[in-house]
Amino acid sequence: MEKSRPYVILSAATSIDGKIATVTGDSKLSSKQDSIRLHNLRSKVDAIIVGKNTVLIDDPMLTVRYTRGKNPIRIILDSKGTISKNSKIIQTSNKVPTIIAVSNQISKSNLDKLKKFPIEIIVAGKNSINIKLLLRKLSDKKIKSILVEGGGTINWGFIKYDLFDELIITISPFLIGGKNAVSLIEGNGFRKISNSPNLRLKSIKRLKNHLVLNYAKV
Ligand SMILES: NC(=O)c1ccc[n+]([C@@H]2O[C@H](COP(=O)([O-])OP(=O)(O)OC[C@H]3O[C@@H](n4cnc5c(N)ncnc54)[C@H](O)[C@@H]3O)[C@@H](O)[C@H]2O)c1
Ligand SMILES: Nc1nc(=O)c(N)c(NC[C@H](O)[C@H](O)[C@H](O)COP(=O)(O)O)[nH]1
Repeated sequence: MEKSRPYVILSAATSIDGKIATVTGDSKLSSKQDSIRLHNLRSKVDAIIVGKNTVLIDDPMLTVRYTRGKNPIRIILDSKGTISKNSKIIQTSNKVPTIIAVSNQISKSNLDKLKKFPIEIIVAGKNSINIKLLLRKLSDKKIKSILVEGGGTINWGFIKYDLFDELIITISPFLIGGKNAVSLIEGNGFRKISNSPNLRLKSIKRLKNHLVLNYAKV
């Protein structure tokens, strides 16, 4: 692991066929028991990262609610700063530390809108977010561990540049299908199996009909 970046865990719940949401964006795949496990993990990391579409579609809180523990810093990758002021993330930014990562693509008016809220804005990248640069900036802020909670586009951003250490995937007992449903990893994907990072299966946990797989990079 490079010293210049925090420890990165990629986390998601998939259907048996590897989708993280249906074509309409319906994504509730975890059971209550699995959500408790997830919230426990949230309480152990310094920050959570999600992509702009996940905020738009799920309107998540990204807090620790199903167990006791501290809330991690919430970080949204939102190049143009288009997050809605009515989103739960913005509405609770006075209670839970929140960072919006933007790029140089952000307009002055969007930047001014964001500045009205008690959030930190980090500029990292020319067009989309330069994840490597962002991780370096987060490391400078003493953020040592990050849980990346999707979606598929963000996941590819981390995997493409080999910017992760662990993968925790819950396989949920559902079949989704559909070529336009969101997969665990979107983007262009690797052209050859040999391009894939090598992963070691660290543990398997069965939560009734859900399977939690924990892989680490070799
Ligand atoms: N089941 C699960 O575990 C799970 C987890 C998270 C999200 N989801 C689902 O996934 C769907 C959203 O996934 P998605 O792939 O459409 O979007 P996403 O949440 O990954 O957001 C992608 C967007 O982030 C922005 N972005 C900025 N910099 C980027 C960079 N360097 N790399 C990539 N993106 C960058 C871009 O605007 C891009 O379109 C939703 O339906 C959500 O419900 C499911
Ligand atoms: N592990 C996991 N299982 C799921 O079934 C699911 N939909 C997500 N999705 C991750 C994404 O980041 C979501 O938006 C938040 O899990 C919702 O977060 P809140 O409960 O609002 O805090 N993650």
